[in-house]
Amino acid sequence: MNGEKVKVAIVGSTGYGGVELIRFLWGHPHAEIVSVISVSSAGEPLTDGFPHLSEIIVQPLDGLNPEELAAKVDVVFTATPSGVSAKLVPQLLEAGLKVIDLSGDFRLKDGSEYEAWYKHEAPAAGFLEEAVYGLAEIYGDEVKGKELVSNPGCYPTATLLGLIPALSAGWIDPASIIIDAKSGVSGAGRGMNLTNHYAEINENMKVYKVNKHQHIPEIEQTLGHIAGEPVTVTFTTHLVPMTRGIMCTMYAQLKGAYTEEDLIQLYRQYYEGRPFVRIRDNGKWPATKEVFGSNYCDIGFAADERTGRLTIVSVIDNLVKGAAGQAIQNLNLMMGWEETTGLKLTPVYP
Ligand SMILES: NC(=O)C1=CN([C@@H]2O[C@H](COP(=O)(O)OP(=O)(O)OC[C@H]3O[C@@H](n4cnc5c(N)ncnc54)[C@H](OP(=O)(O)O)[C@@H]3O)[C@@H](O)[C@H]2O)C=CC1
Ligand SMILES: CC(=O)N[C@@H](CCC(=O)OP(=O)(O)O)C(=O)O
Repeated sequence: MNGEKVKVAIVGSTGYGGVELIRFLWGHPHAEIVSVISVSSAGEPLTDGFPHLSEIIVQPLDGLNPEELAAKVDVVFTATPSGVSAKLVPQLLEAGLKVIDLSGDFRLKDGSEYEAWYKHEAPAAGFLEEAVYGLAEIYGDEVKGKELVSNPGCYPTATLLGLIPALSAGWIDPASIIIDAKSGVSGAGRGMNLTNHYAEINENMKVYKVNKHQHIPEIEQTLGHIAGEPVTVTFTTHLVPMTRGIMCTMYAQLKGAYTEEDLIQLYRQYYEGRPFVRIRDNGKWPATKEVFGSNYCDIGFAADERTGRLTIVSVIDNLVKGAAGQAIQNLNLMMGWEETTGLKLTPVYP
């Protein structure tokens, strides 16, 4: 144990996001996992359910007590369901802890909008304003020194990183955006339900939450901020038979005769110095396997002269850049460390 390391705890450590946080924190040179917390399995060894963590996490799961936690850690990751974070995070902040929340509870600035889409009571007044939206490549400078970072959603991360440079440059019509999004099953979390049952999802594709997905207002909020005017999008999600990965295929009307080469140059300039966004060469498309297990977001384009439409394809690993990896990136930014610390992993291949 190195006394200079920042001490961290994970609430929701028996979920997919929590376990993925352990993977990155275990190899992190400046952070030390002091407490792994479970409400349902407190006192039990984490390795009962996760033998792959044997001799990596040796302490039993702790129960959840914000005051006790504040006495032993500096930063808490809340990888908890929406509705749970809304109530828990204020308690952690009031106990003096810094928090990085992986749920959707602190992403929307308007509490009534949150309640309309999430169907839960919004966090108490003041906390939504206090939270910084941790889309690291866009708002990373605002994360440093903050007490509460709201980690972006998985689909919004892929979507926003794919659309923002073209929108920001005024090259696409904001009213024309359509997002066709696909996710692997781990995006739904570890809780079992019939939709995620092997027999239901294997060799099958399903569309879900059409025009009702809770990520629609999150995407529109940020695109509106970038465009300087309200933006509405058509966003359709699909469940596909794989474990990890998100692919967002996006369409928008171009406002000029821009070529693929123009777009590649624009995007490479926009993301210059941002290590986790990779822009494909002309004619090359990204695939989910090419980011599997890594914090990368890979983006490719085609500009269609015939229709005047731009196609953008953006891929991430939903559990890494879409959740735990970006949360570690935000920890690094919050603490003023090198952004890539603990995250320099190649995608898993094959
Ligand atoms: N899966 C993904 O790809 C992504 C998920 N997210 C978000 O991150 C959060 C975690 O997701 P994920 O790990 O997939 O979810 P899981 O369902 O896999 O895990 C959630 C964990 O939360 C804990 N939990 C449940 N109820 C409570 C409670 N009342 N108090 C404290 N802890 C509770 C449970 O642990 P225990 O019972 O042991 O306490 C459970 O293991 C969610 O808000 C999700 O929407 C965001 C981006 C991507
Ligand atoms: C495949 C699948 O079911 N994915 C989930 C992602 C949920 C999620 O990550 O929730 P928040 O980002 O809102 O916390 C969904 O589409 O609702």
